[in-house]
Amino acid sequence: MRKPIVAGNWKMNKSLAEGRALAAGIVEAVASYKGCDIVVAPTAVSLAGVGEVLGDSNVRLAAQNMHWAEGGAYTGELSAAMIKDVGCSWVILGHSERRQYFGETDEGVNHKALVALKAGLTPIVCVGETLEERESERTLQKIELQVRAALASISAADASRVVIAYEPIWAIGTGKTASSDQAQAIHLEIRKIVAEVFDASVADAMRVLYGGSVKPANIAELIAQPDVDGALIGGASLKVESFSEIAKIVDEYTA
Ligand SMILES: O=C(CO)COP(=O)(O)O
Repeated sequence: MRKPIVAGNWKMNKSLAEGRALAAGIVEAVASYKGCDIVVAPTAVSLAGVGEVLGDSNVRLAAQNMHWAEGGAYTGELSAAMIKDVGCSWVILGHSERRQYFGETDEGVNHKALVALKAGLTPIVCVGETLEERESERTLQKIELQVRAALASISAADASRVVIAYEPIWAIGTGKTASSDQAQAIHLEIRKIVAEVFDASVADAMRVLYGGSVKPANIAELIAQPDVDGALIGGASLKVESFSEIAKIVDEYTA
């Protein structure tokens, strides 16, 4: 059985002090949960400080992005070794906000995923369609393109360590969640694509998260879907209560 994941993407929120306080609250609230992987992704400048608070708890540290190069003249960027050095074991790649505002491409996301895997990091690769793409029935086309591109040149042995997050762009920060049926349908398609690229066993092992206005009120229905293996959470990850409540529901579901 796939171990579910509850991951919080803090985006560009929280000062160092606020992030450390949030992390401390989460560590305390989720200490007894063993059924799911719990991950938080603070801003780059708070990684080391939040990592210190997480210590050897059951909450893991993720970066929101990284660069594919080992080092050198890439102003403003961080390498895989650098994020590992401050305690990250996970990294979010290709979030739609990075694709939309910072020009990230499918090829770049693939390059980063290959480097992250080589460094021993767990990449969470984000894919998702715009409202316009959904309305013009191009959702599957878009998802297939993004998933195939993200997985290019990845070995079958490494592939099951990749996590895919399906985040419909129209559901991010809008309060509009994809219905659990809509999410399940796309997650199943993602698994079919993974089976085509690799094989059924990789598809069966790969964890596929849903993201987009996930809250304590809708997580139970989402996690009950057979192909939804957890959530990547934005807004609701910024408060101890809502994030730990989501983790509790997922943890209880797996018990
Ligand atoms: O983008 C997201 C997580 O990466 C989702 O954000 P919200 O949960 O705020 O909709």
